[in-house]
Amino acid sequence: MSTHTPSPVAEELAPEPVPDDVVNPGAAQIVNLGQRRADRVAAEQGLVVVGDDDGESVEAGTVLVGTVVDPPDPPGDALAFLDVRRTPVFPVWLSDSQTRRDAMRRAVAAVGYHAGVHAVRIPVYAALVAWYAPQGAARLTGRVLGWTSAEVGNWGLRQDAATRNDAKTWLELDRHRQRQASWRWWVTGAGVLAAVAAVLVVLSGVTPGWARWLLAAVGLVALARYGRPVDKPILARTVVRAKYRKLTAELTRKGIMATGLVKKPEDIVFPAGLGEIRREGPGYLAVADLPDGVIAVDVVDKREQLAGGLRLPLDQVWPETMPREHPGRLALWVADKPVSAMRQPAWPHLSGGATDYFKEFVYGFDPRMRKVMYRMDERNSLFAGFPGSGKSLSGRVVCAAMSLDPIVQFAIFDLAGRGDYDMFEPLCAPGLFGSGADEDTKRAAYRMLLWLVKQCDERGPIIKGWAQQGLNTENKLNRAIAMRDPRVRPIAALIDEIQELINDPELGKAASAAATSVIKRGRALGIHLILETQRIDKESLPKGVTSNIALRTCLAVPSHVEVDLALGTGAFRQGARPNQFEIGVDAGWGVRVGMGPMTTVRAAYLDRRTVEKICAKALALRGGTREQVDLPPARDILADLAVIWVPGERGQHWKTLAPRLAEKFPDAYAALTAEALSALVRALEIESRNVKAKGVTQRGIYHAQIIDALAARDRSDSDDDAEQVEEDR
Ligand SMILES: Nc1ncnc2c1ncn2[C@@H]1O[C@H](COP(=O)(O)OP(=O)(O)OP(=O)(O)O)[C@@H](O)[C@H]1O
Repeated sequence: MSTHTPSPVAEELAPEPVPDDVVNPGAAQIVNLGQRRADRVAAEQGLVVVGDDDGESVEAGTVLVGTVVDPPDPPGDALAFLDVRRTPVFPVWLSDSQTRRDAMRRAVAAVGYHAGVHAVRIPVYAALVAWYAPQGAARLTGRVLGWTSAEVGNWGLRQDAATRNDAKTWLELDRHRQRQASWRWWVTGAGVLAAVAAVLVVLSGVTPGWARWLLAAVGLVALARYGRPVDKPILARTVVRAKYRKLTAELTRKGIMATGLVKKPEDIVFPAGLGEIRREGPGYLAVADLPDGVIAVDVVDKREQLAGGLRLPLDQVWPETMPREHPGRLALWVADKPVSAMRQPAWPHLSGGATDYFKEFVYGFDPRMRKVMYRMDERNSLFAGFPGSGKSLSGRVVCAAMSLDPIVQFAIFDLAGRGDYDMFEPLCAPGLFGSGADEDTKRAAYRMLLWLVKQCDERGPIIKGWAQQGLNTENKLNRAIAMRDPRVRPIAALIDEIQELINDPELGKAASAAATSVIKRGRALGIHLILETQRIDKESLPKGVTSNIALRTCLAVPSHVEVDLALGTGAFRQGARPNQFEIGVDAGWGVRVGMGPMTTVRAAYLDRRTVEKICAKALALRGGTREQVDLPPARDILADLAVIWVPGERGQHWKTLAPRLAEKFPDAYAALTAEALSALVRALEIESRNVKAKGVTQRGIYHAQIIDALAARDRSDSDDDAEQVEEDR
């Protein structure tokens, strides 16, 4: 122990004395190397290693932050499986008369076809039988002799023994052959005798003539069959079995993997209860859950790669999203043959029976050949698609169905003038049918829209009156009211190539405003407007018109832009792919929204003659007469402006003039907007000007402009009259 007294500074710097009883400097320390290493690593990571003696540290227990994420499963309904009904009690062909009739028709057609094919070829068959039957007889004789003499097989072995100079074996084999042949000759002899006896019986008078011919024919055919080469059948092949790929889990995974969206095949799961791959219509259906991050729309988008992976034509592969299921669930339907080559079932309404404006009817069939329904009440329709995509024929199916409800009135304008709707003319009141690409037809179509606006005005109070009398619980047209009151019969109004009217410089704006008004107000009043267009852009399909149409069908279009314009923004994202339809091949195919889930559907194919027959029947249902309607008179906008002009006003805004016109002439101008009025006047080559009225400057017209234009028109009319008089002289 040291004895010197330390200086105060040295005392401060000196390490604190360690009590002897804590550390024994002489004792060797045992170092836990593993602990040291762990401490060093922890120190490098900035962690503090605490010893057992650190009073500040506490042991980390289970820390719960927030609520429990996975709550315990709710008790499941153990008996839920009792409510699942997948297979109908009776097969569909037994319970559904339409399917039964269809199956019968197909069976009769098939029998007729095969019988016809073979009947025509009977001379060829006879020649082939005559050629092969002797060969068959020679072959049969050779075989019987070969067996009887026991040479078959034995001869080859004997030859072998002879080649080897093995006389003993040769003799042994020959003895064996003789032993076999000795009893076989008896069998063959007996057989020949029996055959000769049979032939004598057949040739004798005991056997009727027809049986003789039949047995001779059967015998010859049997010999010919025996004598023909294996690869040369006598009967023509009439059944070529459809080649289809049976969809299996492995194949489904292979197809989906080909899209490049999924990394591991085992990530594609077939959900229990839904996932068994099964027959569905003329094809197979697989329902698969895609891995996290992949949704069914992604697969729909990669339909081509999917079809490539399945080694099938595109037309046979129909991936779909599943409405009301999670977005990662894919329904993959694979047809037995390309859908464009499949025959649609017959349109059920052809086989008689009336339709009902207020109920569903069959519009067409989906790729799985299931019926797709359509409904008119409280809706309007839009058919958009490129030329040749099948719009007119699709709209025609709707009109044909409605013609079978005798209380439905028609108003039809075909602005292409191709005559697709000519057969409906007798069902339309005078003035409510037009077909042509000329100005007069457009004017008549516009007038029809004005008539519909007027109908909207008049029908509201009538329907309300009937509803108050207990014919409906709401102020909407129903069948009871329509049957009771002829003034409110349902109207199916159609304009084909509506873009011709909407883009018209004179009538466009006014027609668009009138159509919007009818679409918005007419639904509940029994007015269903069907618009068809081949130009799909913002100008031809103004938002006011389309956004209020519930039932929209988009047929073949070039890109997703048209899909969203026709079906509504977001339709493409949700899996609508009418841009994949090929014009011509896929004519009539479309994607429909607005009634149940989004559906891919092809309208029933009704050719011109069929529709003509339906229309003839429809006219008979309506008593063979055309109704008369009270159309609004054709108006002269300049004269009408002069009538409503307030004396003393130098000029006036369009905004003020439009409601004045609507008030004075509601039949013609009820739906007129300031913009539409301006367009109507400008189309007469009269300028729209800045007009100051009541201290505000806005676009409008001066009174002097109207007076001048009327005077100029009068002058030109009188000049025309003078010229006419001159010509007549
Ligand atoms: N549902 C259908 N099933 C089978 N073929 C159809 C169907 N719809 C249309 N087609 C075929 O497509 C052709 C064109 O149809 P449609 O005249 O209706 O087309 P569109 O789109 O109206 O053409 P455009 O704009 O030129 O008038 C028809 O002549 C017909 O051969």
